[in-house]
Amino acid sequence: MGDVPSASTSTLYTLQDFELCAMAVDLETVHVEALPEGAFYISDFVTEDEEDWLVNKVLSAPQPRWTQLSHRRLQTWPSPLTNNNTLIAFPLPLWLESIIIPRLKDLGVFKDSPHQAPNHVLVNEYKPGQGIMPHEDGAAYYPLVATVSLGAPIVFDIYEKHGIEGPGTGAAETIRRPKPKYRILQERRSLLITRDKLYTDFLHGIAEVTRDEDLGPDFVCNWNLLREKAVYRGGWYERQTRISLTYRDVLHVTKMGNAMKFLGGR
Ligand SMILES: O=C(O)CCC(=O)C(=O)O
Ligand SMILES: [Fe+2]
Repeated sequence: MGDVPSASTSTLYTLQDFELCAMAVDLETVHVEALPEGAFYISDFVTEDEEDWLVNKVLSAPQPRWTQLSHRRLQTWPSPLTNNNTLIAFPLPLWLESIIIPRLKDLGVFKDSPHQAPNHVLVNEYKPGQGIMPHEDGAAYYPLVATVSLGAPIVFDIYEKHGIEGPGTGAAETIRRPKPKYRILQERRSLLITRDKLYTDFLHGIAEVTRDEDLGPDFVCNWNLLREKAVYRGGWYERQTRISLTYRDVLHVTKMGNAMKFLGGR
């Protein structure tokens, strides 16, 4: 399990134990300048105690909440989208809402999105050697993702769309491991915001490796914004279990009653 605390051993804080501080950061000061528009990186978005509490909440979700995929597992809150990319209106659970959403509001992250706040969260867990193939998040969402990383650092790769060869069209190596155009190092407790062109014109993914390599100022776009550079002195980092909370605003939302009418064909 790396150093992600398990649900049973983690200190049991309640939400009241946290002094929830505001997030007084000017986004311009955390802009990742080496990337196309727009990425922002805050290395210290949640405290160690909050991280511990959030990880504990993720790991204590009932087993049916998890979808086991071949290279990671996933929770979808409040629920998966319908076949026509609609969200059935339902509040996010308090543990996903309470610490993070007020801070995103302080930063003004979702101020221009249709609901002025995220309404959907995917929770991904990656064990060493796991990842996610290059993909785009698509048109169901306002083009902005706010990702909170927990448990361990991981490298997030960004690809040019035309740089990805389809099966049978390129060299075998390109298909197996296309080369990222940019790399972002996401530390534990950090927030990464990706939006605009970076959302619409690029793909993103996480390599299925047991160690992230080439970690240094020449290869990591957000190097100057990292909290802790010394741990990458050797230029690599052994993967440990990493959890991401990815906040988005789903464009189409319907009330449960409307969705039932639709399903009933009336
Ligand atoms: O875990 C991450 O940081 C990325 C996850 C992702 O790309 C997704 O859920 O669409
Ligand atoms: Fe994604």
